[in-house]
Order: sequence, then C-alpha cells, then structure tokens
Amino acid sequence: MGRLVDGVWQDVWYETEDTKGKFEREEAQLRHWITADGAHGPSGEGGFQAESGRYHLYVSLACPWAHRTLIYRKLKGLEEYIGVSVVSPEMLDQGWSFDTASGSSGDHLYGLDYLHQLYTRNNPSYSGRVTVPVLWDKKLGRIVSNESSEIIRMFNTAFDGLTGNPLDLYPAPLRQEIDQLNDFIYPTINNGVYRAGFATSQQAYSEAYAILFDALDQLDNRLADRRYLTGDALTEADWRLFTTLVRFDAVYVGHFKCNKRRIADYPNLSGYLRELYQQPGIADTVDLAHIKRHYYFSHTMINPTQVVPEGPELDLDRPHGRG
Ligand SMILES: N[C@@H](CCC(=O)N[C@@H](CS)C(=O)NCC(=O)O)C(=O)O
Repeated sequence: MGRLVDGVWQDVWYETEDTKGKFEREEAQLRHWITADGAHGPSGEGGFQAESGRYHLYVSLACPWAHRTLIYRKLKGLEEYIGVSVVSPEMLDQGWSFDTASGSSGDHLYGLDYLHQLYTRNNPSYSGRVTVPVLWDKKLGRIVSNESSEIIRMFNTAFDGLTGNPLDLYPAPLRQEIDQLNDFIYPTINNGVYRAGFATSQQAYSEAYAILFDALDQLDNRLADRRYLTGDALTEADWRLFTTLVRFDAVYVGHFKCNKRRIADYPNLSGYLRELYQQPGIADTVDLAHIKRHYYFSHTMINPTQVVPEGPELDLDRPHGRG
C-alpha cells in the first residue's frame, strides 16, 4: 500500500491524522473520455476514439470500483474489443502487483511487475495513489481514465457503433433519478463501508456505521415495492450498488466491522442481490476468493495476522423470489 510522489513509489498507509480518524478517499486525477468520434468528453482531452483493440483495462477482481467496469464490459458486449489484465489480490508494499504466483493474470501489454510502473509510464513524475481500475490507450501509450464512474459511462455508449449493443443503463428519462441514487449510495454505502473499516477513531467508525445501516434500511424499504432501484429495469444505479452488496457478507461484515446486519438478513436486499448475481454473465465477474484474499491479506493494519476466514457460506445461486 502506498503512493507515488514525483514518480517515486513510497510505502505509506492512508492518512487519517488530520481528519480525526476519518478515511477520506482521494479524487481520481486522470479523467479523459473515450467517445464514438474522438471528440472530447465532459472532462480532459479529446483524441480517444472508440476503436476495437485500442484500449485495455487494468482491474482487480477484489475492488468494487473496478468490478463496475468488468460488469459493463460484459453487459455491453465489449469483451472482444477491450482486453483486460488482472492484478494480484495481494496489495502489499509495492501496491497492486502483476505477480502471477499470487493470482494476477500478469500484465498482458508490457509485462510490468507493478501497477505503479504503468502510472509512471503514463507520467514519469506522477504524484498520487495508484488505483484500479485503469483504462489504458495502447495507441497513445497513455492512461485514458482511472475513474470507474466515468469509465462505465463511456462503456455505456461510446462503442455502440462497433458492437451494435443497444443496452442503455443510463437512459435519459431516468438520469436525474439515477444521479440522485448515486449521490446517496456512494457516500453512505459504497464508500461508507470503507469509512467504517478504515476509520482509526471510535467516533469516525460509529458515525460511518450508523449512516451505512440507515441507508441500507432505506434501500431495503425502497425495494419492497420496486423490482430495481428505479423501477422495472436495471440501471447504472443497481450495478453500482451491487458491487458493494456482493462483498458485504463475505468481507465488510467482519473485516470492516459493518456487523449490525448481513445483507442475507434483509428481506428485500437479499433476494435483490441474488437476482443481480444471477443475471447472464454476472457471476463470471465475481471472484470471492480474490475478494476475501485482498481485504484480509492486504490490510495488515486491520488484520495483522493476514489470516483469511473460511466462511461464510454464501449461496448466491439460490432462487431470488423477486418479480
Ligand atoms: N475513484 C476511483 C477509486 C478507485 C479505488 O480507490 N480503488 C482502490 C481499490 S478498491 C485502489 O486501487 N486502492 C489503492 C490505493 O488507494 O492505494 C474509482 O472509482 O475508480
């Protein structure tokens, strides 16, 4: 775990001293957009046109943000257009690595040892955290984006002319509602579990815990009379929630101390989670072994023994009873 400072790797844990024990996630810095015609998107520079084989995704199967991009790659039929390299679940003193002995696919493009080398290949004097996912442009040898919420928006439309895949997970009539749901779910739940788990003071943890379970209760109620978060169709908001829910009982309950209830205890969220898991292709994107290994083995300040629990027994293939 660490960060780059002027292109040099430094092994440091998250800073919480100035924030009374609160964990604050750093903003992603690299924010260009792939578009159908190469015009520039909402931020960054232009010149990143959707093309087959031009772009490559670097992901961790453990990471909920990277998981979003893998789900979109699957649902939008992008697998033959965009390659993937998977880092090892073990994120230790050099950060994310391509160590094949511990579960990485290896770096398919350059045979690098560590993800931080990709960041300095993009910018030799980069300063900041070295995070997944990374969307890489093989043609220009640059990082397009390291912000998952924007990568999934690109994947939603930019390649449609090539793939002919019309699925729209951010349809115009629902955008405002989806944005509102995201604004609610990101701080309370997606990042909320991290705010609980990475807190270094009782107060910061207890606050994050209360906000998290209040938000889950609200969503469970919402799903009592709605099949999905916005109604009858799955949207971006559901997939963004899913990547946290599917890790919850296996990791966040124990490792991050989010233990008021399990998702399995919620009458509506539990079936909803299974329904999303059972959508075609989605189970292929979920790797619970990487998920458990990553959190329990990498966060040595939380779990210094690095012992990974055997359980719980999850049965995500059980009938979901929704609809
Ligand atoms: N804003 C980023 C956040 C990505 C992120 O924080 N990824 C985590 C893994 S779950 C990471 O790579 N952390 C390494 C670090 O912070 O040093 C996104 O959504 O793409």
